[in-house]
Amino acid sequence: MIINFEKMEGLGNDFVIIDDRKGAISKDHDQEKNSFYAELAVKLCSRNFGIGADGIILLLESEKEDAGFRIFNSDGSEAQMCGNGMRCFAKYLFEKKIIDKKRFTVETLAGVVIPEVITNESGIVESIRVDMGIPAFEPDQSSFELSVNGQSFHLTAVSMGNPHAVIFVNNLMDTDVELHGRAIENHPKFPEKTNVEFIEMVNPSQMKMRVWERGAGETLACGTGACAALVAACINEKSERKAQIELKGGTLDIEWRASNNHIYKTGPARSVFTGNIEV
Ligand SMILES: N[C@@H](CCC[C@H](N)C(=O)O)C(=O)O
Repeated sequence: MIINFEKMEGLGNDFVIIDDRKGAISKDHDQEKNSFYAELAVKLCSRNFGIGADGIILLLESEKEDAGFRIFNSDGSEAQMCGNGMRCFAKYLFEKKIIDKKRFTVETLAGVVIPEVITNESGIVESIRVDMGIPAFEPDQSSFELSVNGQSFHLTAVSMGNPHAVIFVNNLMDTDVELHGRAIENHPKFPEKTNVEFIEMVNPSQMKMRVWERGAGETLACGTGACAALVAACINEKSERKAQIELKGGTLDIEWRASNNHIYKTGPARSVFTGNIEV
């Protein structure tokens, strides 16, 4: 079977986008659609034997919203949401004229997310702002100590639909993201596993972040992770409700609005190439 795809990236967090609204790729797999998508993710995301990506994103029909979105990590696990992937997805829908408005609704496993493409005078998409909804955490119980690799970490657990464990460190470059990220991702405390964000505060409106993603390892950026980081920084009284988060792949602007409790994330997205692949 030949699959048409678009390879996109948001701050170096990269995805293979596939339009499966009409079941073009999954129609022969109705009984085991989830495992079909999971295996496809593993194949396509391989940087040696496939296209190479942190995940695949499927455009699907939605009964209630303007579009349906599913994301599978490079190891084949399905995530509820993906912040950088959502900006890529929004740009894809807008530029391909699949949706003819700048602000629209997307159905995800984490609920409805509302992206808005921001264009210049020539109509070129410059950035995408996403209303990521309301973060979830348990007041007074979301921060706790966890011991891994003989070291104790103070974590703040925040859900952006998908799980995040945020850790504040003094020096990001000295942090062994792979060693500790992997151990925390797979710790029994997190039965669904977790994404792990390591944060170095620069000032109350600026922080640096490295991320170990559930199902993908260290990536250059994580949009839901950046939102979780701002929430954790606010809960721990380290930050204002608006901050710039500097990741390995670039910078995101995150705002946690007091008026409606929603998180807004703004950043770029780029198409890298289009192609087709036989699987
Ligand atoms: N990179 C993403 C998050 C992708 C899903 C994550 N690995 C999970 O399993 O929850 C982002 O930009 O949010």
